[in-house]
Amino acid sequence: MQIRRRPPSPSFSISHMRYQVSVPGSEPQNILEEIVWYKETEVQAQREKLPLSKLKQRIDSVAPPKNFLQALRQGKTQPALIAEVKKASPSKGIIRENFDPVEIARAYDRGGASCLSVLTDRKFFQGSFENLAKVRAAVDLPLLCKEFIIYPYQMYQARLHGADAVLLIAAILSDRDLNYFTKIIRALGMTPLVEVHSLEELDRVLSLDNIELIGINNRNLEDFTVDLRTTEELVNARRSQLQERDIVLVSESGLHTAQDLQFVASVGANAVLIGESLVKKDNPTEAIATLFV
Ligand SMILES: O=C(O)c1ccccc1NCC(=O)[C@H](O)[C@H](O)COP(=O)(O)O
Repeated sequence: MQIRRRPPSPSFSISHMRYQVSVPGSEPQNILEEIVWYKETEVQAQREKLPLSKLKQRIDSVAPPKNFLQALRQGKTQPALIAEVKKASPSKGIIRENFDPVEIARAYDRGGASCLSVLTDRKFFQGSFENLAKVRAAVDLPLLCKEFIIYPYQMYQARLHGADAVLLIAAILSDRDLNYFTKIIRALGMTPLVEVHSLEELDRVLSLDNIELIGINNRNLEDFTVDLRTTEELVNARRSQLQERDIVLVSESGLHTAQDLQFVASVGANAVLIGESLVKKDNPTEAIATLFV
């Protein structure tokens, strides 16, 4: 998938009036582009409020990160569970009305999740960095910051609010940024989880050094279709490389039943990332039990 950065929109003035020109391609072509284009302005505004130099100083007083990768390798369940704290999504709208991130996180902890994922995007997922900090204060599990990372600033924000791991989406980052961002995440003591959806993206990620954790998203973010065979196809295509490098593989999205989990585990997933099917249940602890029978 080709995700473009926002093209500059030229403007011109006639008699003191300023006109914006709408050029072809100046509208986002899919949801990921829309999110990334909005993120550019959102992060710029955040940087103006709290410059990176000040943000970095604040991190010094934050407790050190927990070992996200080790928690997955040791897995409390088979496959290990990363349970997601998410109120809404572009594909599903509001998933849970009475959304209390701390209550949900504690329910996941009781149910046997090895790690948690917390949505921090406000506009499209109704998440926040405040939610991440609240969950951090309430549970001891390693936490993934689920964001649309396009600037280093956001990784420092993640650490400041208690993240132990940060999601990097290969479709929205160049090879150079992927390489640089994984280094920043590690320098901050966290674990990068690099997400792919196609074989081309998987090959880009496998060409990086030190990749230990890869997520295969079963959801096509262009049309929102979900196909668990995405995990199967990509693992089968690069099984020997993945095994030789001892990479932990996470199957993400669209997992609803015990059979779904057994299927992705049988094709090679070491862990699963599950949001909707747990969040929407009144009792997420019980919902986990029904998935791991
Ligand atoms: O889910 C969406 O609508 C979506 C849209 C655009 C970018 C990302 C999106 N989802 C993020 C995820 O990958 C899921 O939150 C995660 O894998 C959990 O999926 P699920 O179990 O299906 O809620």
